[in-house]
Amino acid sequence: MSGRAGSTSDRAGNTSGPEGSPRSVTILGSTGSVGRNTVDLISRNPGAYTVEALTAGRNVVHLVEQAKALRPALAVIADPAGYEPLRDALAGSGIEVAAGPEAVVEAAQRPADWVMAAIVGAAGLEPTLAAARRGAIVAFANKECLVCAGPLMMDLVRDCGATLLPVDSEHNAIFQVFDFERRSSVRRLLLTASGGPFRRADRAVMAAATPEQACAHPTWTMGAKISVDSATMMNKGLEIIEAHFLFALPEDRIDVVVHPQSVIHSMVEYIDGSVLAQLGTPDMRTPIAFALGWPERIETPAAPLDLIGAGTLTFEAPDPERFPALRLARHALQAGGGAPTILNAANEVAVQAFLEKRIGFLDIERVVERTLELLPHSRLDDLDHVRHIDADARREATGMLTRFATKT
Ligand SMILES: NC(=O)C1=CN([C@@H]2O[C@H](COP(=O)(O)OP(=O)(O)OC[C@H]3O[C@@H](n4cnc5c(N)ncnc54)[C@H](OP(=O)(O)O)[C@@H]3O)[C@@H](O)[C@H]2O)C=CC1
Ligand SMILES: CC(=O)[C@@H](O)[C@H](O)COP(=O)(O)O
Ligand SMILES: [Mn+2]
Repeated sequence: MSGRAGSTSDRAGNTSGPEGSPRSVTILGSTGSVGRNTVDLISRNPGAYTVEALTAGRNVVHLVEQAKALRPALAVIADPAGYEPLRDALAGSGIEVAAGPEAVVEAAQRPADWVMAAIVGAAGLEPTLAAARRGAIVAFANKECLVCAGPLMMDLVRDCGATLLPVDSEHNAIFQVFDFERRSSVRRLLLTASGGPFRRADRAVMAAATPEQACAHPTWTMGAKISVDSATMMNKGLEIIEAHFLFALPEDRIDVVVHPQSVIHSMVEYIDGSVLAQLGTPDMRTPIAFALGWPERIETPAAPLDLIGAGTLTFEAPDPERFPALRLARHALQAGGGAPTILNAANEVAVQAFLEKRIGFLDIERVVERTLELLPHSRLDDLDHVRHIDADARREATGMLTRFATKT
């Protein structure tokens, strides 16, 4: 969104990049799945980009490898325990190093034209806001930020003149076909969902699912947290909330259609019955490249879409009985205020516990539902509210983990 909440009409923006002088970039979460794909694209376009900062959570080894290849001015590890190994590995390189969550925020504050927001979870909120606050172009993957602080973040983007380019594949698709000049002509959004690894599984199978099975996504290769979210379909719930804030449409005009081939990345239906879609092979380098080159297009190694090879594209309705996360997310969005913040925080706690085999797969939705029931859906007037609601929800969700674990 260029400078205005829910509007992308100002598509001129900052044009440094592939066609002009090098675009300076910072990657928040460079060691993750989206981060590595971003690094891959930058490495394929030498001369088009200079790297201001790379930040990672805990993976010092991979951060060092990326830093040696891309030569950023600064490399940051969020985990303070990573400071000494990072400093020692980059000694003599001329690359500044730092550690800790505040250093990640400081990295986002440095004057890069373009910032990839690819930290996972609400941990990415403060650095993403720091980039938006100085009016940067923010390539936006970290959907949990918008779920937990949507209205505040969109206001800040507008007030600070930042540009928010959706990288999440569905929202990137919508961004490419949404008529921001004639938004009253938009009837609804159609978010496509793969259905995840348990699309056809019954609840008994899901109850016994292991993290390995839940992370085996049928069409996309992604980090563990979003893979589990896809398996519960909470990912689509988070994406409904993300779309609501990005495109300023009410919840009842954002529909979900299961499309197992992940070829159509999402659609916009207009009042005249036209439905515009963006298609491509499921490769995150396409939406990342859209943002990296924006407003130009750049080449990627993504396999060209072979529709004849794909053969059949199919569509089905999501099953609300087997995937209650969709209902929970819609409910949180309708409730408004801090409810999406609670939903997100409880989900992060539960997914992490599931990945650590402390609760079962179906307990994820139970923890989220129970946390939403227990906590008041208070107002979300400022970032302090977000921090408090997020912390309360994490405490409440964490407190119930043992109880759920004993039930599985
Ligand atoms: N993967 C995908 O294809 C897609 C992802 N997204 C969204 O993009 C975001 C990133 O996803 P993905 O790349 O899969 O996630 P990953 O788990 O693969 O990567 C997460 C990144 O965040 C870093 N990180 C984790 N915790 C912290 C923290 N507390 N402070 C600072 N950095 C931290 C990790 O560092 P380290 O590894 O060093 O610990 C890593 O660099 C998510 O919000 C996801 O929903 C959206 C669409 C598609
Ligand atoms: C690549 C991407 O954007 C993911 O969010 C993906 O859409 C997840 O797949 P699901 O459709 O299974 O949630
Ligand atoms: Mn997505």
